[in-house]
Amino acid sequence: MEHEDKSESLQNLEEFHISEEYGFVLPDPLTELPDYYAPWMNVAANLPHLIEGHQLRREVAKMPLLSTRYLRGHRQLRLARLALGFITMGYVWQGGGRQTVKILPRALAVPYCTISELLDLPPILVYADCVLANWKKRDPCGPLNAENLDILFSFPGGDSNKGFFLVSLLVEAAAAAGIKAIPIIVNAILHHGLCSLETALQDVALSICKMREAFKLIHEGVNPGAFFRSLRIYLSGWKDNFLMPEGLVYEGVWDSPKQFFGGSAAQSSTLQCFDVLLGIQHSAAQGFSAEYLGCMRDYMPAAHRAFIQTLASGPSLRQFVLATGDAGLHAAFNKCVSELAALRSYHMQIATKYITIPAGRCQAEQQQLGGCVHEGTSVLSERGTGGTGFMGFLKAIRDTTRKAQLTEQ
Ligand SMILES: C[C@@H](C(=O)Nc1ccc(Cl)cc1)[C@H]1[C@@H]2C[C@H](n3cnc4cc(F)c(F)cc43)C[C@@H]21
Repeated sequence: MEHEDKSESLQNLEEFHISEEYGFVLPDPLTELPDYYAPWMNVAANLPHLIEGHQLRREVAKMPLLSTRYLRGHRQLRLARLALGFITMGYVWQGGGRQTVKILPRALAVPYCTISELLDLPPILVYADCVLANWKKRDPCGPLNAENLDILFSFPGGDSNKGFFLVSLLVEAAAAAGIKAIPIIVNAILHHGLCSLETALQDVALSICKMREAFKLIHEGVNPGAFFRSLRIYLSGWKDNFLMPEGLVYEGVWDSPKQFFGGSAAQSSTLQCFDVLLGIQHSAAQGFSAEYLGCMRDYMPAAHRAFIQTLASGPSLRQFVLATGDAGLHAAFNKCVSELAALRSYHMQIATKYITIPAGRCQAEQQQLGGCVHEGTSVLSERGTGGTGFMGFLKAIRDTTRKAQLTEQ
């Protein structure tokens, strides 16, 4: 019965803030806040200009300490968090990682931590901010496609910002059809609906295939140099980062410095939820991948974290398919696994083009010229969208995915 109750609750995706059309993407994010918050929105909207003009520090010093009490509802909180998150990353990394700041001024730190507490998210920019809530349609009645989308905020790095965040968004949107099939799958297991289960698994496999199609848009949308030298720095965190060994002091909030991981694809609920559905467990054996993936769940919206946990505590799809001995189900399950492994292999190819190769060039420059501070500037070079560590992480989860194929009886 325990499984029954928990899994029944999966029937209503709405309660997990998951939409049938958009999956984990925040549908129709707000683009404006009450005028009272203009000091935040004006700085966030001009971040590249202020950073390149070395004016950000001065602008932040002028910023009044605003109250969060005039923020109404989930979408206003998400937009306020998005704006403060971009300003915070810009403020910490404005020197491109050369000279970092150790203290986040109270005018930023106090409201940012208050809002983060309300949303149960860490006070640092996460995937759910800069991908899931950082978009708008040009034509509100138009489709969710690259031509009709734009981002709300950017770092220095030009159009590659838009390419990187929107390609991630389109991959997440392609996952929606697969996520929508999950309650059907759980229901079919509980009621032995073998036919509906096979159809739902085919929907999941097709959705993962479409995610890989969407991912291919990154080649035209993102320049490797701009990503590696600029955007990647601004997504860096202050945990396990030799540039900020203590972390960051959140003035007016905590007396001691705090450490938080930088933005990473591992913060994508989609990336983690298909593993859980297919019973793919990343053991601690592959170094940090299992523990790191676990940590990253705390960097996801609470409702999405709850969905993944509820799914993980439900009946095992893998065991059910094995127990039926049904060849059609067996094939449909293995198709999902092979599509996920192919997506992970593709992710490795992208990381090679956008991280490993530019990092190699950077090191070569380092030998000739006066160093490129970017190498290893942050947890990104270990775990986030970063260097060799990140590649090892992706390879580990890809290899574990491959092993999850059901072998012939
Ligand atoms: C473009 C890339 C990126 O790293 N985006 C990013 C990173 C950090 C931040 Cl802060 C913002 C954006 C990657 C896209 C595809 C996304 N994806 C979602 N579900 C996945 C399942 C998989 F199996 C898989 F391989 C990739 C999967 C992850 C990001």
